[in-house]
Amino acid sequence: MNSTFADVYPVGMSIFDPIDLGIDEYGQPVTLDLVYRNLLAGGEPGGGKSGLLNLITAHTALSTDTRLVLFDGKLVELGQWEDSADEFVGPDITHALAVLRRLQQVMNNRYAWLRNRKRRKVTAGDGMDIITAIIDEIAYYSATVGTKQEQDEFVALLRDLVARGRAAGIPVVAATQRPSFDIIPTSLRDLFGYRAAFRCTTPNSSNIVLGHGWAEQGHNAADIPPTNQGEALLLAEGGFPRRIKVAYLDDGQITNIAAHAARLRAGTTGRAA
Ligand SMILES: Nc1ncnc2c1ncn2[C@@H]1O[C@H](COP(=O)(O)OP(=O)(O)OP(=O)(O)O)[C@@H](O)[C@H]1O
Repeated sequence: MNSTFADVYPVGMSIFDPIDLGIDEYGQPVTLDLVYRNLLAGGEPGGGKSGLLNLITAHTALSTDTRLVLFDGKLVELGQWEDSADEFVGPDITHALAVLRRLQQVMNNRYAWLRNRKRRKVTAGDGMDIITAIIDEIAYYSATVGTKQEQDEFVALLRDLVARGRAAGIPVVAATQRPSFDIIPTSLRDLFGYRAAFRCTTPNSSNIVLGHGWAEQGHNAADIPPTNQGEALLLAEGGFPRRIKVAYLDDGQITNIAAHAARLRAGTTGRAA
């Protein structure tokens, strides 16, 4: 008898479990520990960023100790997870700003809670849900829709969340198909503990994602063949970039996992923070 996804994951997973991403160039499994690190994914259109985001979202949606906040300007990249999300933001900068302001407030409340207990970070035993914010695509909100003032506020709120969210249990996963200094200034990029460079058009844009100088040391996402979608260079804080191939969930698989995740979460979304 074929086992279904629900047979394999009957009670859900934890966001504190390592997230399976795929394999490295030696065939070794690659995992991600997201809770205390943020992840930035950059690269040219079609390189596989949304594939990575969907994989992380799948793990997150199946983790009943996490609440999901999704930003998807195109609606179709993360749209299948809407039923698992506490908030799903589409192409609406007013909504995006309202949700980011709310996340900032939750983050401030959590810092006050930690400070009262002379603690530095939220842990698994606190009974506080991790809130995972996933953004596809940064540039849509920071440079395409809305007024300049709204875009600036989006960038300021995002930067604050990325800078302070981790310890408060609010990790951020964000992608952009525009790896340029105006979209990912160094000061923002450096706040991301994980950086994944999918195929880039130039060594310079690869460096904008990974950090200055990596391309010159041979870690250059511009040498990823355009035909190998899902290949990326993954840098984890303090390490060397690893060449990886991200596992891919097709639409049918996402539909099944999302339906199961929504069932697992039934009655758990929409709670007050
Ligand atoms: N890990 C992967 N393995 C195999 N094929 C993949 C993988 N990731 C993506 N692809 C293929 O590449 C296509 C484009 O991928 P994806 O939408 O993730 O790119 P993207 O970088 O998010 O593009 P955009 O910036 O336009 O949103 C997918 O439709 C799929 O066919």
